[in-house]
Amino acid sequence: MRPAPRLDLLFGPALMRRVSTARVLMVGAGGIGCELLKNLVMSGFTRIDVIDLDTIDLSNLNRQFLFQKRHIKQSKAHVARDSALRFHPAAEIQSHHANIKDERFDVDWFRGFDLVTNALDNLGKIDRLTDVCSVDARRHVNRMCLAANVPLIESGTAGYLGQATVIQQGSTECFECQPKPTPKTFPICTIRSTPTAPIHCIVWAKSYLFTQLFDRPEDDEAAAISSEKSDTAELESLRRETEALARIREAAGSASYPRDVFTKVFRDDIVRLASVEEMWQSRAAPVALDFNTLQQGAEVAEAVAAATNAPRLEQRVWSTAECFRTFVSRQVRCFRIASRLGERISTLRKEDADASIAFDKDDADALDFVTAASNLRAQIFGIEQKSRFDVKAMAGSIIPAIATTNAIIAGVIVMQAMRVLERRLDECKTIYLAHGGRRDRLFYSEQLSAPNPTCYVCRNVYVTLPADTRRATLRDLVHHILAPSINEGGLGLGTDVSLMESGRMLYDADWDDNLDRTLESLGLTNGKMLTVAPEDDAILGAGRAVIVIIAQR
Ligand SMILES: Nc1ncnc2c1ncn2[C@@H]1O[C@H](COP(=O)(O)OP(=O)(O)OP(=O)(O)O)[C@@H](O)[C@H]1O
Ligand SMILES: [Zn+2]
Repeated sequence: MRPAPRLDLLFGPALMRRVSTARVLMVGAGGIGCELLKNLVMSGFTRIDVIDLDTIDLSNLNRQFLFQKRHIKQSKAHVARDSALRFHPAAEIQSHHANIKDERFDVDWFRGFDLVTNALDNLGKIDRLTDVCSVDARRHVNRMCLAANVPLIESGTAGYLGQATVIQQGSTECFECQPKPTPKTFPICTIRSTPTAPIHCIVWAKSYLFTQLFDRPEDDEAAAISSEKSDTAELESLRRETEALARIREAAGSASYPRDVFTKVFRDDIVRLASVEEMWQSRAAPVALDFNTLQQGAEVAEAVAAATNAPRLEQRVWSTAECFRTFVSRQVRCFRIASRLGERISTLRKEDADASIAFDKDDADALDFVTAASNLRAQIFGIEQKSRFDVKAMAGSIIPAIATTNAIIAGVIVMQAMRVLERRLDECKTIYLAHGGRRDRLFYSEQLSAPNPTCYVCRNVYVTLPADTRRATLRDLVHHILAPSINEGGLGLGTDVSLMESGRMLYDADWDDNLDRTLESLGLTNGKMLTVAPEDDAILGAGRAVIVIIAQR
């Protein structure tokens, strides 16, 4: 396969020449990325950089068609490049198996592109802001493109929904012009004491129990509890229960560990909770589970399962016996044992006392644990139980990715790219793909909005500062670059400014302790962005700042 030969008839020879010389960066080689890379090379783009930090997983293969089974565990970026080259061997595709936030991809590097395309996929994750990684990457690319003054095509999909839009510094809204919805959270009391829905049990199993036992609980739990306003007596009990669980955490790997955890969270804590009578006046009190009774039931169920060769079904709700076996058993036939996590963490801790296991929906042990624990809890509170498949979707905040949506959006991105390269920004729109409802059209579009004048990201002025960070001091920056007037070669901001980097204060007019330190010793190395805000609003306009981007020389 080669690029369609007569694209010039469609787009005209001038645009096709531009397309063949333009340098394009594609961030992300997942669902949208695979489609987009194929579209780019088939549309005549030849100079493409692809970046992705991840490796290929079995679960990617249904839609990320540049990858095959033999590529599992290999770099997405490298394999995407190799596969795309088969469509267009003459293309110059550079692949980077790396995080786009790495220092080496600095503003100068971004400036080398005519166009950047984000293919970071799942918009559902953005809406809920649960996927910190993808939102973080989007914010970062947004800021780099603003700073480098390179047009960015931002896109995303969620199930049947998709969208693509263009961001151009000074002309359009940026990714951060509109506030993003805050993540959905539940009150601690709902999760810890009075769950009423399956999601409450799943959040308890994943964010409380799993985190307390295997991940890094830090002080978040304690801080969250102390910030909660209501029912202080109950919150005090919850705090003590968390402390008791922390002691069991240390016994991971011991023979009694699964039983200890079980007895603590499914019996003792529940008995305590049920005894708080005023809590259960208008709803049924929880019923604690008994280890010995369940163990006998589980043994019978195991024998029946062995005799009938019962298959493991993802979409069937597990019986209580199956949940129990999954949670505690050391020898089990059908299910992987969740107490394996106890053994895994104790092995890791022998190497590193602070080792942890973060919840990952694709880690079978972790998902088994959360499925079993959430369903046992659901039983205690008389709540509907869920299959492993459903738990995976709910715990991973997954909206199923649909290959067709990704393919359509990847097509839209290329059309947007053509307009951007022709400098027809006024003809670019935000394109939405929507399915169902009362509309009889698949696509609808909106004019690009002007930048939000109060946006704390794009209202700022970006300046790159080449500096030998080992020698240059903060004083050099303030007195020789920021303070002098523009006629004198400075930025005309005066010395009455405040300097911040990633939320830490480095200097203001009343605090100059850092002035004689080198930029390097202050962590101001290549690619770091310093926010400089004049105290006098008249200098730049209220709330505006200069963002100084350090370029190591
Ligand atoms: N900071 C980043 N730097 C580089 N690549 C990134 C960064 N953040 C996300 N990505 C990549 O963007 C791609 C997004 O695609 P997608 O959402 O289809 O991911 P996935 O992990 O393949 O799918 P899923 O999350 O549904 O399992 C992923 O391949 C991911 O590795
Ligand atoms: Zn903005």
